[in-house]
Amino acid sequence: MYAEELLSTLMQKKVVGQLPKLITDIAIDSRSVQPNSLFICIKGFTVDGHDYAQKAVDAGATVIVTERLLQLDGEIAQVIVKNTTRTLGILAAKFFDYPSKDIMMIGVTGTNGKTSVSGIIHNILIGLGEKSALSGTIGFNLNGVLYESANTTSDSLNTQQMIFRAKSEGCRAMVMEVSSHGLALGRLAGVDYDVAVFTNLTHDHLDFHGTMENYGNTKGLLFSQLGQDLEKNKHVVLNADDPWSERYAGMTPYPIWTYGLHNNAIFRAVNCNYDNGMTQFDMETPEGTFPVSMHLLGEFNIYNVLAATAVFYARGFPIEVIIEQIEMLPPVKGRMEKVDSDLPIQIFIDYAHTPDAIEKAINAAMPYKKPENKLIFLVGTGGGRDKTKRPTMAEKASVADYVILTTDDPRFEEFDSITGDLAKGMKHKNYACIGDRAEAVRHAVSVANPGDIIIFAGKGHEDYQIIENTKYPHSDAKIAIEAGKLKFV
Ligand SMILES: CC(=O)N[C@H]1[C@@H](OP(=O)(O)OP(=O)(O)OC[C@H]2O[C@@H](n3ccc(=O)[nH]c3=O)[C@H](O)[C@@H]2O)O[C@H](CO)[C@@H](O)[C@@H]1O[C@H](C)C(=O)N[C@@H](C)C(=O)N[C@H](CCC(=O)O)C(=O)O
Ligand SMILES: Nc1ncnc2c1ncn2[C@@H]1O[C@H](COP(=O)(O)OP(=O)(O)OP(=O)(O)O)[C@@H](O)[C@H]1O
Repeated sequence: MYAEELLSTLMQKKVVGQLPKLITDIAIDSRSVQPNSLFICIKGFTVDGHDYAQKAVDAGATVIVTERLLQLDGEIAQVIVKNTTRTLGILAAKFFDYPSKDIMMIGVTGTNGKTSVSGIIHNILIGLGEKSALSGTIGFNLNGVLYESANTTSDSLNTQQMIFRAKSEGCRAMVMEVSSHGLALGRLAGVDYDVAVFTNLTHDHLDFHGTMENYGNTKGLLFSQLGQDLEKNKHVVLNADDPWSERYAGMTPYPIWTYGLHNNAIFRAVNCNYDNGMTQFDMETPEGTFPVSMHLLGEFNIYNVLAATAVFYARGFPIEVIIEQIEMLPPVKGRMEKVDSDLPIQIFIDYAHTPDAIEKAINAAMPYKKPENKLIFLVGTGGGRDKTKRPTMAEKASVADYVILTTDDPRFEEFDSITGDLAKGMKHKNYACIGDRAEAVRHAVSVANPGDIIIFAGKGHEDYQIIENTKYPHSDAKIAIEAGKLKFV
């Protein structure tokens, strides 16, 4: 792209030096700079990208976007702007030619359920024979190939690049998990969503947002960012059972599609029944009431499929076709996913790491527990993140007969500090604190008797554990099965 054309999108800037004619790439990491690219210096939480500008020049960058004039070796153009992070969003969208305008963009936000709902929508699209891309906690799924990503919602450069790739590969739609960090840090600048979905808002991330009020308002940005162009066929899907939905409904002029179990909603589930590894309910819709029988477990998954139903209905798909797809859905990876084994116990892998998700995960397993059997719940939390949620997480976990308090990704925090904070919320004494997660998993199996249920919460689909800043291979399922084989032979 012509450098002049790309930079013409910046209304407020000072150019020092001679701009090159062409720019072939944009980079924010000096380690991935290609020749003839534009490097944007981002002030991070850990380091300042301005300190890497010379490395970027050495690697072939020909334009540096910066917040101050830098002393650099070589003839290099510098574009001085007030805020490089905001500028990145503008330049990335322009560089990739605003790709989100050309495909159906579905954004899913909320404390819990983003991965589940977006995965369900993506799978239904695939089931309907459509090409769809998916980005979120599990990575970037493009036509069945999974690319790793560091974040649930990636920085604006990566985001625009993913949408561009989805468009180039012929996807009709892209489903994105939209995190509150992503919204607060402007990672979604220039993304033109067609459908915005809200799952729920409960305690999490208060280390970053400070208060629930700030956290909730940040999520609201997704709905207000849909814009005001009423000629566009945009839709908003809201959880009628969550009080924040009323607030979000007021932030957008577009049609609102509600779903839920309790309050009045356009899509409502009644007569819910959990039996034999299946979830059954009647779905009330604008077209009448339809029975649904699906493999996804638990009430929380009823919410998740109702949200997906509202998305497809809003976009004109017949209800019968949507329900047919829901009935064929496989479990979402690592979300109350039953582990296949010959062991005489039932093992579930789950990603709950908030108080609300823990309550929902336990509720999902309860219908399968016989009175004479135990529910064993292993729960951990990450180090160096929101500590205020820890006691409430353990309080919710106390519903289980036996609880093991451990760590998810301890990072630089001591094991005992994490399990000690959790233990403050325990409501009974049937628990153990075991910071080493592998040992904690083996302990869970050691206390199980035939017929018991174990839920391993907090790591879900992840196959690693981050201790200090190193990723070690770790799989709750594998460790549990090995321990189970030894115990139950
Ligand atoms: C706190 C936070 O949000 N950090 C994000 C941030 O990292 P950072 O600010 O530390 O980056 P940095 O290392 O200081 O680097 C600053 C700049 O220098 C550049 N650099 C750095 C080193 C070098 O050699 N050369 C160089 O050019 C970097 O590329 C970057 O442009 O920018 C990175 C790149 O975009 C993100 O991957 C990283 O997310 C980290 C991994 C993270 O854990 N974030 C969490 C808090 C987060 O965002 N979570 C949400 C919610 C998830 C949920 O709901 O569960 C998410 O969306 O993921
Ligand atoms: N609609 C829901 N309401 C409450 N809890 C849910 C819901 N859907 C899933 N959960 C619970 O939350 C856990 C995380 O689900 P999921 O990964 O879909 O959420 P998420 O919003 O993507 O979370 P994260 O941002 O941390 O990745 C699940 O393992 C399950 O225990």
